[in-house]
Formats: sequence, C-alpha cells, structure tokens
Amino acid sequence: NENLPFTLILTPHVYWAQRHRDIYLRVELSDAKNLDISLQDNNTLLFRAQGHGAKGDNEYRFSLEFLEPVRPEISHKSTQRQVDIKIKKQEERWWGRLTLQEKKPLFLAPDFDRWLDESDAEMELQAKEEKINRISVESRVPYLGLKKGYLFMYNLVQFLGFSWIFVNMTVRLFILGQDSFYDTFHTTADMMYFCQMMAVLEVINPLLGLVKTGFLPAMIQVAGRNVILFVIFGSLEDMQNKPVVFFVFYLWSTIEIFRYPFYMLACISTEWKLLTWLRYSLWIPLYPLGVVAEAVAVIQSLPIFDETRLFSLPLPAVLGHSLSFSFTLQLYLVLMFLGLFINFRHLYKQRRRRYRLKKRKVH
Ligand SMILES: CCCCCCCCCCCCC[C@@H](O)CC(=O)SCCNC(=O)CCNC(=O)[C@H](O)C(C)(C)COP(=O)(O)OP(=O)(O)OC[C@H]1O[C@@H](n2cnc3c(N)ncnc32)[C@H](O)[C@@H]1OP(=O)(O)O
Repeated sequence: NENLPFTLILTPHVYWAQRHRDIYLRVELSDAKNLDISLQDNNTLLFRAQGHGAKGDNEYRFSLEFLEPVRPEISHKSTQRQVDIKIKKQEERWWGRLTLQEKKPLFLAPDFDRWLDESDAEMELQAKEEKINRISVESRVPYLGLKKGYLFMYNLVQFLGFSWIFVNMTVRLFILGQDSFYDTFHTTADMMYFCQMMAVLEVINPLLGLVKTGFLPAMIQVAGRNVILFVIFGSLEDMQNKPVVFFVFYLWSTIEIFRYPFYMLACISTEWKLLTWLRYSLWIPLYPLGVVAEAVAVIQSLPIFDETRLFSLPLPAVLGHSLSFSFTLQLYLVLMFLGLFINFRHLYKQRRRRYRLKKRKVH
C-alpha cells in the first residue's frame, strides 16, 4: 500500500543485456499480472507487477535510472516464467554500464543468455544490416534472383552427375570387388566428361562476379582435372583400364557430393552444419590423395606417350626427330605440386575464414 510508510518493497531479480540500439531486461517474475511499466524523465524505468518471485506471490517493484536517455516506447512480454522488456536507446551507442549510479543495484545482474561484448554486438549488427541490404537489393533487382537460380541449377546438375558416378562406382566395388577397378573409365567416363566440361563454368563464374571464388584456385582445379581426364585418360586407351582411374574418379566424386549440395543450400541461404563441416574438412585428406593419384596417372602415361609419340612436338632434324609429350608432362608434374600448394593454402584459408566467422556469430 503506497500510503503505509513501512510497507516492505520487494524487488524481483532483474537481468540485463544491451546492443547498440536496445536494452533487454529479464524480470524473474512468473505469472506476472497487473503490470505497470512506465518511463519517467526519459531515463528512469518504473516497474510494478504482481507475480511469483523470490519471495513468493507478492507485489514486486523496482526502478532503474539509466545511464543515458531512452525512447518512450517500451515493449514488454509477460510469460509464465518471466517478464521480458525491451527498451530503445535514444542515441545508438554502447553504454559502459546500465545505470547512472556507478554502484550496481543488488537486484541487477547480467543476462548471460543474451550477453555480448561491444565488438561481438558490432559484428551482429553488421551481419543484420548485411542481411537486410541483401534482401532489399534482391527484391529490387530481378537479376539477383536469376543469378541464384542459375547457380542453384548448376550445382544441382553437378551434384546429380557426381552422385551418379559415386554410387555407380560404389555399387560395382561391392559387387565386383577389385575387378571393378579395371573398367571404371568405360562405365563412368561419359558422365565425368559431362561434369568436367560443365565445371569450366566454375572458372567463368568468378570472372563474371557471380561467386566469390578466386579465379586462380578455380582455374588450377578445373584445368588440373581436365588435363588428367581428357589428355591422360581420354587420349590414351592404354590408360583407360588401369586401376588408377578408379582412385582418381572416386576421390574427385567423394568431395563433390558434399561440395555441390553445400553450394545449393548457400543459394537458398540455408546451412546444415554437418554438410558445412564435411565441405570444409574432407579436402584435408582427399586433396593430397587426389594429387598423388593424379601424379601416378601422369607417371604411368609417360612411357605410353614415348612409345606412341602422341602429341609429340616435331623438331628440326639437327635437334632430333621430335620432342615427346612426356617432357611436357614431367614439367606438368612439378606444376601439379605447385597447384597443390596454392589450392591447399586457399582451402585452408577458406576453412579458417568460415569457422572464425561462425565462432564470432555463435557468442
Ligand atoms: C593456371 C594454369 C594451371 C594449370 C594447372 C596446373 C596444376 C594443376 C594441379 C591441380 C591439382 C588438382 C588436384 C585435384 O584435382 C584433386 C582433387 O580434387 S581430389 C578431391 C578433393 N578436392 C577438393 O576438395 C577440391 C574441391 N574443389 C574446391 O573446393 C574448389 O574447386 C576450389 C576452387 C579449390 C575452392 O573453392 P572456393 O574458392 O569456391 O571456396 P568456397 O567453397 O569457400 O566458396 C567461396 C564462396 O563462393 C561461393 N560459391 C563458390 N562456388 C559456388 C557455386 N557453384 N554456387 C554457389 N556459391 C558458390 C561459396 O558459397 C562461398 O561463399 P561464402 O563465402 O559466402 O560462403
């Protein structure tokens, strides 16, 4: 009763957190009724309600004089467990503390469920603004919808192609065992040709600014695979029934059945954590293994090129007959390990960037 001077005033526990624009208060009062929340002098919040708090069913009150002025509109929501209050700051800036008085009231504590420090809150704000900008730009520019549609379809087609290869090889491996190694090329090459020809778009896409991929890593990836597929396997029949084809195709398709669905989800702004982890982790064992398998294929092809003189370079008579293509391939072997180094570093950076960003968002 307001008229009785010795009435005991009960205060609920209040937890707080802030963002650059807002203050959040969580009042520990269950089944709160007769809520009276108001603002005095632009910076003092007065709270009164009946509910179940630390001292049982009672009327609870508190007041908070904020460090800086806040806006008059206060939104609140009373649930079975608590009362949530959101207050907008008048000036959009970070406060050093909540209250004007330096000493924190006893009933007040940080809300660690919502707590962010200033730099994390800045990141959150930036991410929100980026998302809003993206959505508003996307709704205004139909071309962006077209871009996402194109990328989604491209990734879907690649996913289906590589899944077909992967499943086909796996089933044959289970049924035929090691015998399946020898005719991988004849059973899957057409699909691999199709997928790898399509993959040329992965070099064009960054050039057109459609994806953020670097041109060089994409070029190394696509050119590297196409040399193996079209020059080593495609042009030498003797290479086509070697087991190395199995290992090369299997390593390529294993990563792609995770990478393309990851991109598909990115196109519709969705993420599955496990898929993201697989996309940014599987390359760690697969990439070096892939390069080793490709190097074995190149090494195995050297004597065949020497023998068949295919793609050999005619030389003036004084320098000999012709320069075997195997010399070019030996040079290529060195390039391959350079390519491995560049792309391994690139993928490592992409992984770090992805997980550093994620970590910051989680806080
Ligand atoms: C210059 C002449 C060179 C001649 C060649 C000489 C050397 C040859 C050596 C070659 C060695 C190759 C060996 C290799 O063939 C062995 C294997 O492949 S073994 C199997 C394992 N392999 C892998 O794991 C590699 C798989 N490939 C890749 O990861 C990519 O091709 C690569 C270019 C290497 C890296 O990808 P990227 O840079 O795109 O990284 P992100 O996935 O993080 O993407 C960056 C952002 O762009 C968005 N993005 C990219 N592509 C798409 C797409 N198709 N659709 C939608 N969005 C896409 C992606 O979402 C990222 O966006 P955000 O940053 O917002 O998340």
